[in-house]
Amino acid sequence: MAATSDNQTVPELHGTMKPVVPDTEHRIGSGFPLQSKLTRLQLVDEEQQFSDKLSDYMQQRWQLSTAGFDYDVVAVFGSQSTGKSTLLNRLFGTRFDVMDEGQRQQTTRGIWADRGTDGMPVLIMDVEGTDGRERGENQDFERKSALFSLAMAEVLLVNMWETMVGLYNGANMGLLKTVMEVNLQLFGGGREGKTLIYFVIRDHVSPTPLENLAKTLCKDMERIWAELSKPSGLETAELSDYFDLKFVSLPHKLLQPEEFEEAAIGLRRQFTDKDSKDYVFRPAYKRQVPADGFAHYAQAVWEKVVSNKDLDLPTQQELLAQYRCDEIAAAALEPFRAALEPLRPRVRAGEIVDALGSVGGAARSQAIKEFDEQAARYHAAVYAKKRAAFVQALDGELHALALNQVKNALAQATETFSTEGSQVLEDAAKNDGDDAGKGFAEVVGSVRRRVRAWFDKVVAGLAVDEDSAGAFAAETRQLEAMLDATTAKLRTAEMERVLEQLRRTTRETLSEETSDQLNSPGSDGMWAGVMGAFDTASQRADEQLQRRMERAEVADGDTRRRLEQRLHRGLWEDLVALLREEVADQMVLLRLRGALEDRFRYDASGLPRVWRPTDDIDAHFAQARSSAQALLPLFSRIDPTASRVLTVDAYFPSGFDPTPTLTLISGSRLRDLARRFGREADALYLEAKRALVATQSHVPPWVLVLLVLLGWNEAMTILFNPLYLVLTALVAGTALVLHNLRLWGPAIRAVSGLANVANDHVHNLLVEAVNRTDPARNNAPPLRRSRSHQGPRSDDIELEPLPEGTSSQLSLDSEDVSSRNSSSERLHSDAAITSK
Ligand SMILES: Nc1nc2c(ncn2[C@@H]2O[C@H](COP(=O)(O)OP(=O)(O)OP(=O)(O)O)[C@@H](O)[C@H]2O)c(=O)[nH]1
Repeated sequence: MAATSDNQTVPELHGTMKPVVPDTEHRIGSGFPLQSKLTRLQLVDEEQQFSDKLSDYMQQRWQLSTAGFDYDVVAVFGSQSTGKSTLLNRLFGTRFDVMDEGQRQQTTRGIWADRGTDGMPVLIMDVEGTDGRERGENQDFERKSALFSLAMAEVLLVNMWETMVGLYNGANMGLLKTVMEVNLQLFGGGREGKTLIYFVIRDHVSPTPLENLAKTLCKDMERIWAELSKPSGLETAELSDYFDLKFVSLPHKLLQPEEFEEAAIGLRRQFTDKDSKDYVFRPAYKRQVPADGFAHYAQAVWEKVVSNKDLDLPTQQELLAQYRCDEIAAAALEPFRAALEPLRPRVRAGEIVDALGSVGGAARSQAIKEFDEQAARYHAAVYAKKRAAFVQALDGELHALALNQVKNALAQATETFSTEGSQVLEDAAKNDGDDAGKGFAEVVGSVRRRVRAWFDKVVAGLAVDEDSAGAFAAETRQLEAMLDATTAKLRTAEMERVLEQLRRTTRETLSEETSDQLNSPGSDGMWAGVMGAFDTASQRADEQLQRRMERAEVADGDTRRRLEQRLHRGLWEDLVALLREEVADQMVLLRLRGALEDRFRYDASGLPRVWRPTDDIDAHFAQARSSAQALLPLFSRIDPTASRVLTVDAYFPSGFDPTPTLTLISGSRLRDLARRFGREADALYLEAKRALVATQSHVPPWVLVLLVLLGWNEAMTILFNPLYLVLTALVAGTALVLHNLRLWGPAIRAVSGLANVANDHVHNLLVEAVNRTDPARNNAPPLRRSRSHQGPRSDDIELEPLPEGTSSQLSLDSEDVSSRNSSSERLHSDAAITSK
């Protein structure tokens, strides 16, 4: 149990406390005020018991409990007998026990606490020195007390001789490392405030400047920070995220007492003078524990520290085992990683590497074997712990890779199921008719089983030992969920296909039916017929849909109803689309024309009419046209009243109103169609009229005359030969023009003149020919040419008499003579004709 002692009273604590030389002076050195009374409290005794008096001390002795957050906490850490208590007493006026110079033995046992003198709102903790002879190898308490100090203090004074700087154990670096590591694990995540680690280098007598000493210590601190194992999430944390480092050196207390005291005063100012730039109690270091809760907080922290197993650190043997096991593990890890290295990129690329399990398993076994061979000879507990950690590390790497592969398999399995499932369903759907979709459950179930078996095989191939079984249970559940989702998708797709198929077959049936009905529009029940056909088709499609839903295992009532309603709406829309095609402009006009012709061209008994002059064409036409036009409004709007299915509740999905779809032909289109039909009807009317006129007309007289004059064959020759016909037309045309213009006289005269000229010309040609060919006429006067060239009239032409002896000269032969005579006669005769 901790105890306190008043001034001049030596506390008896657990019988281990040696007699001390208390500071009996109330002022030390250059006048630091010391506490007038001993107010110190042994916060934690040597048996690690926490004092139950802290709360009282906070309230009564130290009067800090009302300070709120306006108080600070300082602790000291360092090897035994390095002047820690002396330093604290100098800085804060406390009266912690100081070692008797003559005895050289441990003074401070456990952790002591006191408040700074002179109203300083500072709580100071004097901590048992490390590396004490009394505790030997047992470092348990020093670790716990150091960790407690680190957790509680805003400023941790790390006290050491100058000669210790650069030493690992001497400077307590190993202990600091352990303490910082555990501190990070215990308080790292949610910790508030940093800690100032203030290195106080005692007996600084060497010429080495403080900066150099500080650099060495900084390096050591960075190194131990890098080496300590950080908890998950804090791997990248920096030393500076948690600690600030500060350094000061003090002269030798015994050799340079005055300098020592002066330096101590300067250092004290850093703890008291808030205006000093070196003031150490900065807001960043505050622990944010209100003073009235400090006692409770300190006890809780101590309990946490005491119960922490990580502080149960080992002996040298254990340390060696730890060190060697780590080395062995690192060496064994390398070939393990090398074996897996070629597989990593393949797995990352999404490949299912069959050999991953076997290669990984073999590499794992080999690594464990190597580890066991070398590490088993070291401290058994450490070896077991390190082995477990090593195996965990191996399994961690293997598992990460295997998980990657399992995820690849998961994706592939889902994809395969989706693709193959769709394909087999599509193939099954090609089997139209009642058997279609019969095997949805079997087909999808079989693909699913196949995919699941493949996935299980991939997972099983990754197992490295018995413990691996069930390692990917979560992924297997995920696969099942994805297969369920895909099955639902396939079912949806299947039902979409069914709806489409039912609509297609129904459309085909309705197409013919509606066309027939609209082709006989006159009958009263055209829409009743259409609606009847629609009802029948809809009911048949409904029955088929029910069957297909059963086969596809659509169990949910809402889903079934939604599918039915969608089918109904689709069928209705298809009907409307069909009817709209049927009432396209040309179709309507064709139907109206058909109706008109039926009524106009055919009589009541269906025989074609032959119009006679006595028939009242106009009346017939007007009647037929008006009855045909009356069909237009009938075509323009669907009359659904005859349908039974449309009256069924919730036949259509909610929100769908078929009323707007009833109108097939808009008003403007209707007017346009009426206008166009009117024009077509007029053409029909004119045609009929012409037919009537044709029956009344006769063969023109001139045709009869032509037939008489030319005879039937010639007349036909002229009529059917284009050349003759054109020539005849020209002649007839010319004659008509001359006749109309009364130019027959001048025309005859002109033709006569032309004939004379032609006659003259021919005559002259003949004369020249005779003169040239008859040598007997060389001496005879030539036949005179017609004078027509000189312009006299043709009847002035006369022949020259033949000269004498011409007859002897004409005795060539009778043929020649006769020829000549005949020529001469012909000439005379021609001349005579011409003169006439
Ligand atoms: N050389 C030297 N001796 C000092 C100095 N400060 C204190 N001492 C002496 O060192 C001895 C130990 O002083 P303590 O203050 O009891 O040291 P401690 O570190 O508190 O000792 P424990 O509480 O036992 O760990 C005393 O005899 C002091 O007089 C110093 O700066 N230099």
